[in-house]
Amino acid sequence: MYLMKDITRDGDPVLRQEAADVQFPLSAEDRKLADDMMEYLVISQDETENEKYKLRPGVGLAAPQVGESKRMAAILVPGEFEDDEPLFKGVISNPVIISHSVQDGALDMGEGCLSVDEDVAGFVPRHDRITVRYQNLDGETVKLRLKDYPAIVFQHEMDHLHGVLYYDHINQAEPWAESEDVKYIK
Ligand SMILES: CC(C)(C)[C@H](NC(=O)Nc1cc(F)cc(F)c1)C(=O)N(CC(=O)NO)CC1CCCC1
Ligand SMILES: [Zn+2]
Repeated sequence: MYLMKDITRDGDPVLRQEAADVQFPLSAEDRKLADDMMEYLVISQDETENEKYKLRPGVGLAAPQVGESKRMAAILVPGEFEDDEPLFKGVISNPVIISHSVQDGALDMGEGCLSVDEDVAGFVPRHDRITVRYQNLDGETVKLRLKDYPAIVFQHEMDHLHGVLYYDHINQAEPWAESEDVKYIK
């Protein structure tokens, strides 16, 4: 299983590369990569387990963050309440945004990243609503419409596959400057 020591940190060139397409059917190696990334998220979101292994609770993890420059990311967006089903749980490959809202969305607290130890403050403007097409672990093409928090998570992880980090989007001059057509997400 992955521990924090296995997560690449800002400065490692792999985080700034354009990742390679995932080939289907999945190799045994890529299947293990997918399982290991999802396992990290599941364990990291369990109070006792994450304490035991000192893991930062993660909602998404992209392959470049474990040193693999491949277009694959695991996403586990918890439901509203403790016992709810997750809003999304899956490993996506070769994702593409095929359409999006004109309106932007940004988390009102800003963002962080498992690969960036120092939080960089400021709004991270993204699309508020997206239609994303990706391949699931069986190689089937899936089309998904997302909005608000899940849409932000997907865009954050998809950025990693293109060598983009969240603070690249922050207005350095005025990090917390509010603009008209941005929806600030709780
Ligand atoms: C960097 C960190 C602060 C750990 C961030 N977690 C987070 O924002 N909150 C969180 C964590 C949970 F486990 C469950 C939950 F509902 C909320 C995160 O996982 N990421 C993922 C990442 O770095 N992927 O590369 C950063 C998030 C910022 C916006 C979207 C992803
Ligand atoms: Zn990240």
